[in-house]
Amino acid sequence: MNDVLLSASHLTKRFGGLAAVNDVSVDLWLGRIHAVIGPNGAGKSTLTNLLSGDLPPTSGRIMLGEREITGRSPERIARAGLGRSYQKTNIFQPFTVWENVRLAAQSRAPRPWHWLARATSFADTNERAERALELAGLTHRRDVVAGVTAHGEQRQLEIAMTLATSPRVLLLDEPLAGMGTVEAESMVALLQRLKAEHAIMLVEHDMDAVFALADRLTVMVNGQVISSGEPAQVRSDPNVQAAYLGEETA
Ligand SMILES: Nc1ncnc2c1ncn2[C@@H]1O[C@H](COP(=O)(O)OP(=O)(O)OP(=O)(O)O)[C@@H](O)[C@H]1O
Repeated sequence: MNDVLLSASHLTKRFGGLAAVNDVSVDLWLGRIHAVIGPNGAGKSTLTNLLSGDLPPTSGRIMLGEREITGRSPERIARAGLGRSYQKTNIFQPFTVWENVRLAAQSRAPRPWHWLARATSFADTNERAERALELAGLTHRRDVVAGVTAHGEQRQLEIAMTLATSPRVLLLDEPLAGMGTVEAESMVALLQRLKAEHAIMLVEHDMDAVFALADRLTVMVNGQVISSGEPAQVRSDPNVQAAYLGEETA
């Protein structure tokens, strides 16, 4: 069995004269976290947007399992098994934690707003929502209004909402942004739990978390990959030290 769940080859995205992503290839494996790091403007979010279908690539090819998804809409790509979280929290503040996850699960159910939808599909939706809530460690917070939960819990909720669509590939854009030490530790533990059943791409600025979590590491600068491989190997790459990580990691 091939455990590469997503394979992107030679992706380029140009905005006018700027190549925000320039000939980047990446494979995401079941059971592995692939971290993508780089300074501001390196092209990490653009790469994420290409994989999720939020932006069409200028050139290159993206396979999700056996299916080519290059240029497909984000909705079709999501239905094919790719979930993403955004830098900005996307939750419905006045709704409870459970209602948020249930709505996200419903977006994946067949004909979600049909009055006569079969009871089994409702049961299935509830089951997916329950499982997502549990995986994200939020079952005990299910009846709390989302808007009053702590920042870290809102980021967990966003991941629960992504999980509710039953993705196999997860693209996580700075899930630790704005977190304190305790919240960050709990998010790191959550991502460790999730990787057994998913292929994960993690874009993150928190280097402690990146080195705690990453099985593979890609460093981007100015749209290009300057190093990619085992984290220890990438960390000691002189190009990376010169361009990005600096003396502190030597
Ligand atoms: N829609 C767009 N139109 C024009 N230029 C864009 C667009 N989106 C991104 N860019 C440019 O592409 C380059 C890469 O941006 P991107 O947001 O992907 O970087 P990043 O590595 O995610 O940065 P950060 O860590 O700050 O989020 C930047 O120079 C940015 O200004």
